Amino acid sequence: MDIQAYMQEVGRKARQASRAMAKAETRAKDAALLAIAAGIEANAQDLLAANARDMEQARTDGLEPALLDRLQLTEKTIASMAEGLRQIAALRDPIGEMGDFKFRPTGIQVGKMRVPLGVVGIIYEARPNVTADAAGLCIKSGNATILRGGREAFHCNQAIAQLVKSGLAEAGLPEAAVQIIETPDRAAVGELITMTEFVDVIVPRGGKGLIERIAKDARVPVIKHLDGICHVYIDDEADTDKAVRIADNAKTHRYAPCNTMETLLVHANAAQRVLLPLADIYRAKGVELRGCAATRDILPDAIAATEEDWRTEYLAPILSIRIVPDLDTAMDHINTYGSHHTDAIVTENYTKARRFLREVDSASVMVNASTRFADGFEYGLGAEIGISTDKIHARGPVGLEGLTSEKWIVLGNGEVRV
Ligand SMILES: NC(=O)C1=CN([C@@H]2O[C@H](COP(=O)(O)OP(=O)(O)OC[C@H]3O[C@@H](n4cnc5c(N)ncnc54)[C@H](OP(=O)(O)O)[C@@H]3O)[C@@H](O)[C@H]2O)C=CC1
Ligand SMILES: N[C@@H](CCC(=O)OP(=O)(O)O)C(=O)O
Repeated sequence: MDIQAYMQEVGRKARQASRAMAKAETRAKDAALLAIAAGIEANAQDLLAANARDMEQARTDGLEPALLDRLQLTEKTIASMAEGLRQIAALRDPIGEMGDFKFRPTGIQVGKMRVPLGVVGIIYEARPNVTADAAGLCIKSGNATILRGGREAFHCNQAIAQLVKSGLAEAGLPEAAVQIIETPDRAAVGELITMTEFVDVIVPRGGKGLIERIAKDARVPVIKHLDGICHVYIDDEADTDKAVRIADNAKTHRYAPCNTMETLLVHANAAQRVLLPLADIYRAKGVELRGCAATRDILPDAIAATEEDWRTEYLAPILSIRIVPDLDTAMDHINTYGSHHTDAIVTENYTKARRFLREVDSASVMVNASTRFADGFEYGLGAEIGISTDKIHARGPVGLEGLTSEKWIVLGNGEVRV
């Protein structure tokens, strides 16, 4: 395959489709979403078969259990993919909304209109439900999209792509509005991130290797959706039950997502009362603990944590723990070692909670809640493209609005500038 020629063709078709999508009526976009949802349900067995091929290869290649979990489709995940598309269809269509109109002294009226971004290229991990969610959000927000999922999900993604194409065609929308790159060759990623004439924005969801590649090669604007080195800080004024419940859930609810806690920070005065019950829970769930010297005084079976641990996103049943003397040290640790994704404080002290919200520089900052809530569905966005770790255009879970921008609208009646 001539990858450059192939990607140019993909880009050209996407640009053309984006024009049709930008003016598509809400009812056509919703009809496509509902048709894709129905297609996914009707073809569940084919999707499971395609996924079984991917899973078999991934096991042979020795993929980590948490990543196999992310790759696996089940009847339940297929049902929730379809449900997600129906929920996106039920969301208000933001495209074409106008507002903020103000009359100027010159007589003109100035306001804003919400419009799609155009062509969105999305590079993401081997997680087949992202293919359906990303396609759904791009369709509803009037964008065309080029999707490049992780190589391990290749067969399953191609099967979903066929269903997306059929749904778009059934609703009279261009099939090229959603294209899934038909080769796992990373040269295609290189083309995607440099095709400035065809692609308006790139959303990379991934870890260190992807970050380096994007930083080095991308010429298309990027909204980074990168790693999550997320923290929970348990304050000396934390309620013990809340602290244990939150620190358990933030680590063990699922190990692979980017919003899972990787480092637990505990105020020295709370360490005994929270670490002992938490360590029992973590041990029972097979979580390896790595701690600072003070942590190991309380939990002698914890492995000694190194500087490297504070910077590591394990995506696995491993947790680093540091005991800190005060809130300032906790916030300094988070701002130094974190990835500006999601961080939480557990405290009953209102002033400390407010300081944490103001001073921690992350996309989501939480008080007395699990970091696992950082998710588009949980935030009421219906679904998400991912969780932006960038500061501009969109920050945190990105839903429909994050895939749009606003243009200025000027209404006049023959006014001219003097
Ligand atoms: N913020 C967010 O919304 C999310 C962040 N993540 C983060 O993603 C990471 C884990 O996912 P994982 O699957 O390991 O991520 P990877 O970074 O390994 O892979 C993600 C995607 O990037 C591609 N990729 C990776 N490196 C390169 C490269 N050098 N050149 C071209 N393409 C590349 C992969 O392709 P290939 O298949 O060829 O490897 C895959 O499609 C974690 O850090 C997690 O926190 C995950 C989900 C959401
Ligand atoms: N949306 C996710 C978080 C982001 C995500 O997709 O992460 P990952 O499991 O690494 O692909 C969730 O918590 O459900």
